[in-house]
Amino acid sequence: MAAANPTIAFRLLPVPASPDAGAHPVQRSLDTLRLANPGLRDLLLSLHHGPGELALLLDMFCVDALDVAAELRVPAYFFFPSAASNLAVFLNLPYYYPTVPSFRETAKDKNALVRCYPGMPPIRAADMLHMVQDKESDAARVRLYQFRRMAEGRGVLVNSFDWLEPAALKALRSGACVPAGPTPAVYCIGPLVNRGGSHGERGGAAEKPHECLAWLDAQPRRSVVFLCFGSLGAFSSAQLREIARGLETSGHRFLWAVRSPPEEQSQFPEPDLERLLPAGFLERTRSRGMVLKNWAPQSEVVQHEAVAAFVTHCGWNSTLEAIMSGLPMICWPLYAEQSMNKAFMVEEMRIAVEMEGYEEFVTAEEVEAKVRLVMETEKGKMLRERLAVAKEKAVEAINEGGSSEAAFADFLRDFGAE
Ligand SMILES: O=c1ccn([C@@H]2O[C@H](COP(=O)(O)OP(=O)(O)O[C@H]3O[C@H](CO)[C@@H](O)[C@H](O)[C@H]3O)[C@@H](O)[C@H]2O)c(=O)[nH]1
Repeated sequence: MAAANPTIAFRLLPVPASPDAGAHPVQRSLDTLRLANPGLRDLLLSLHHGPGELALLLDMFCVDALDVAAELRVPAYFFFPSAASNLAVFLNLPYYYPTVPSFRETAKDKNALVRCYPGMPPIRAADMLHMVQDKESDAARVRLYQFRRMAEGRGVLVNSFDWLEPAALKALRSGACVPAGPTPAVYCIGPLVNRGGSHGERGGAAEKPHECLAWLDAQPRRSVVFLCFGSLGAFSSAQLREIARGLETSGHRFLWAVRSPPEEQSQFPEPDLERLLPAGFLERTRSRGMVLKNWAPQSEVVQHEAVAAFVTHCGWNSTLEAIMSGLPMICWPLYAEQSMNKAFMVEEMRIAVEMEGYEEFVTAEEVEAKVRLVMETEKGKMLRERLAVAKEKAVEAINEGGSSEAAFADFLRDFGAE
């Protein structure tokens, strides 16, 4: 990485081991990162700089580095790698939380709704970030601490673009999310996505294009459904068989990245497809389907003209990659903030439909129905048209004079680099 980016210097800060090995993992991350503060302080002091030449851009788990920034009077910003809508929810949560019972209680009623942030229609309680659903939990306490501190930053750079999330940005920029204020400045500078080659296996850039790209070259334009579930997404063997049946009965072409079920991963890091998928499935679908083990060269696949739809876990990078390719999505959220992303993608951004049953078990009939909906129906056509507009707006945003380019220039001006 350092070799590919000669203008970037990487310095590793000494980090002592976290003091409380029994604490919640997020608490441990925050504690450990706080222990890096003296090293960060020394590093910043060693950098000889004039006014406006130095700023801290922090990962959202490095909230306690704000103390070093305050002491040395260095402006501190956060980079937020998910949707602005989630930022609005998170910054507002410390204020909203005391006024409601825990979401877990509310979510016992499947249809219960909770407000996300001021001015926004409610979403299902069950779709809220799982870690904060139980108010009394250690996880919720540490996340609330983190969100409260994030609001102390001077600004937040968000990997999104203005056109996509007007309601959240209005709420954030009006100050409604952090009523005790001030709200940090919000700069939407995205989509920042990998548009280059990523072929080969995860972690290594092989010279030769991945075999699935040659396979895609041989498929008709806009005919293939792509299924891929991020860095970690994995299903039970029963769910894998159900997906396979749904794909088979849909009759559509598909490219599917499959992992071993979670409980098998240490024993079988490479999935045994013959055993996991229905008997004869691979043979029967050979002419119109391809199953990959573990990893797909996703950034290239989504840009390929043979691909027509994307079944995704709603990781934000995957979502942005799909938008940049004008690709309609079928949401199958799995963990983290993905079900919140799903809610915003379906209801607010209108760039996706949802796979019903994703919280527990999705039937083959549902897989077939959603694939057909996107590939064959008027609703699918409208979704495709919406994505064509979203792609155009995303490209416009990062091009010269676009909103994201302007936001980045504003950020540089704000801390005095320009
Ligand atoms: O087979 C694969 C799987 C993934 N990818 C790439 O890996 C990235 C995956 O990123 P993302 O879609 O954001 O998923 P996660 O890795 O699961 O991301 C974590 O980080 C995201 C950003 O904060 C959150 O939105 C997610 O919920 C969280 O799980 C993307 O660039 C994909 O193109 C591949 O190239 N091939």
